[in-house]
Amino acid sequence: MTNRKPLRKDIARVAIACGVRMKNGNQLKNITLNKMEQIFSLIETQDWSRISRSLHEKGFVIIKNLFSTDLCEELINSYDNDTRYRKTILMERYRFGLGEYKYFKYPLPEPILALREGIYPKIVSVANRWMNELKINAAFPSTFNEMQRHCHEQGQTKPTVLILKYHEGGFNTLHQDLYGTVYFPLQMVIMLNQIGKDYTGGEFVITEQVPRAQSKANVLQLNQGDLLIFTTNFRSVKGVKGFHKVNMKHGVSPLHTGQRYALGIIFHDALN
Ligand SMILES: O=C(O)CCC(=O)C(=O)O
Ligand SMILES: [Fe+2]
Repeated sequence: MTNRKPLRKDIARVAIACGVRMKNGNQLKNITLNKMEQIFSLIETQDWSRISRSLHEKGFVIIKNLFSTDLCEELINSYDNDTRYRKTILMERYRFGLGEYKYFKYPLPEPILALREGIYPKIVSVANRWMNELKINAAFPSTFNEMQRHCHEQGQTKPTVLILKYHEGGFNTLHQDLYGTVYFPLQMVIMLNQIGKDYTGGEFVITEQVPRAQSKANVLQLNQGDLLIFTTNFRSVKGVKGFHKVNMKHGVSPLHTGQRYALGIIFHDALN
């Protein structure tokens, strides 16, 4: 790895390698290079074989420090700018927990777009391996844009990227984020503020339902800017009689103090 500043053509190459659709063919006009550039280079510098191994072994992995403090703060500061969002959900109303979240409208802010389009091709092989091992008749395409086209063909056209806000006592019950028959089995969360400073409690919880046994809980403390990639609904595990499906759910434990903000990035779109 070199420390030189990436050139425009390098960014184009990295973006294309990440499967990103460029505006005006391959021209980078109209794109805020700085934000896209940072995210694409960060994606490229990650150890994707370690990440894939962890997804296979545990169903989740943390990538530290992916978003800068400035970017996290910009997203938090835009929480009240309702022109960005298509829908607000009060979690208690649906008994999803206690807190609020907002679904973004298309077009997504560029750093989120870069993350969704840039990370998908890096992890699609994990999803496809699970489908093969579990003999599920599904094969995910190699780029995010093809996956999105598939969602749209099935009537799943609404963006599922969301920003969540919890106050003291807030929590998110264990769930799986499925929004229609088309789903991608991995999703991501970025923590936008700092545990231990901005809030206490509010840990991210992922449970794993071990067949014919009790569930196992993984409790994760993410720092501001950390990205968590995790399975949406299950992972494949090798047992004595071959591979079997292990169901997984995620949620957030109650906050003891403060306010917690997170950004949720789901790859499939929703019916409504
Ligand atoms: O607030 C969180 O960390 C969890 C959010 C969540 O459930 C999601 O993004 O799917
Ligand atoms: Fe969720």
